[in-house]
Amino acid sequence: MAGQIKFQNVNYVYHEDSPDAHQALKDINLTLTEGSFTAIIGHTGSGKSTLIQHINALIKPTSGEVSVGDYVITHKTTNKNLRPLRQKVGMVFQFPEKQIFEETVIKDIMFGPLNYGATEAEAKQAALNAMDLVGLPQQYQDQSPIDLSGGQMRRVAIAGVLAMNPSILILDEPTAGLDPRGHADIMALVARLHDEMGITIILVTHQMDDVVQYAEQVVVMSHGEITKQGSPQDIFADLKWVRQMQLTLPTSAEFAEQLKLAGFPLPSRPLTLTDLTNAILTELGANHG
Ligand SMILES: Nc1ncnc2c1ncn2[C@@H]1O[C@H](COP(=O)(O)OP(=O)(O)OP(=O)(O)O)[C@@H](O)[C@H]1O
Repeated sequence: MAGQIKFQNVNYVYHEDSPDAHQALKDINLTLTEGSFTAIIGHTGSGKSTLIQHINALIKPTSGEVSVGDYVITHKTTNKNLRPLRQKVGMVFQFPEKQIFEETVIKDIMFGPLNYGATEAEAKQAALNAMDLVGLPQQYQDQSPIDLSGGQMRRVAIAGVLAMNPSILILDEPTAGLDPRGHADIMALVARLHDEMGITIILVTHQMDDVVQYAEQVVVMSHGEITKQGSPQDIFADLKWVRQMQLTLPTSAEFAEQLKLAGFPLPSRPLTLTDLTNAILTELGANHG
């Protein structure tokens, strides 16, 4: 059932009918083909999380429709028939500890399959396979997930999703808070799930080097709208100074020099990756908000 993901004229308003109503998505039209790897970028508050949560119907459009294969989600969709969709669309949230509920690693990973009607033996087999896929040694199975490192905890969260055998995987900043090695390991895992298993990947990220390295398609969001869309090569084509830096030297003096040449006001503190991200987004026309 996986198939392509399609947003057609999707609007989403938080707290509709209240004085606090806020339109977070505006007339979104977007098609993601089966097996593709898409990065979604944009300043904080631009609507990235709201957008991705439509794909497994955690959020339903205020108007317009989202289809995933032949599954159609509109404002009328009820929670009744969502199981096949939720099984096929796995979501890994930014903070894995929010996604981990059970007292041991194996129980946590078995939770999804059990919830979807697998027997204990089937769920255990699915969980062990998933641990294998994400590179979690089996001796971790009886450990408490919250005692693991940030990187290992993320593997548990990803394994929990993979145990459901999804064909679409949505990752909302899956490496936030990890050190460079943990970051590289998780991104290598995501790339493998895409390349070797053909899983459709949708990655929300602030890491522009990951966009360039892994994504086939980039969606730039600003103020609830998609402002640019294309291959990383096309999207970043004009950002010669970024390409020269190969997006790897966010704190170097050379990077600061490039930013200065490109006309960005430089802070007096050392530059960070966030400066790089913001500079790129600003140059792509994704204004704050
Ligand atoms: N539950 C909510 N109630 C009201 N407004 C919300 C809610 N969640 C998000 N918003 C608003 O909707 C807009 C889009 O938020 P969203 O979380 O989708 O952005 P984002 O691009 O994912 O941001 P970030 O990078 O910080 O995760 C923002 O203006 C945000 O303040």
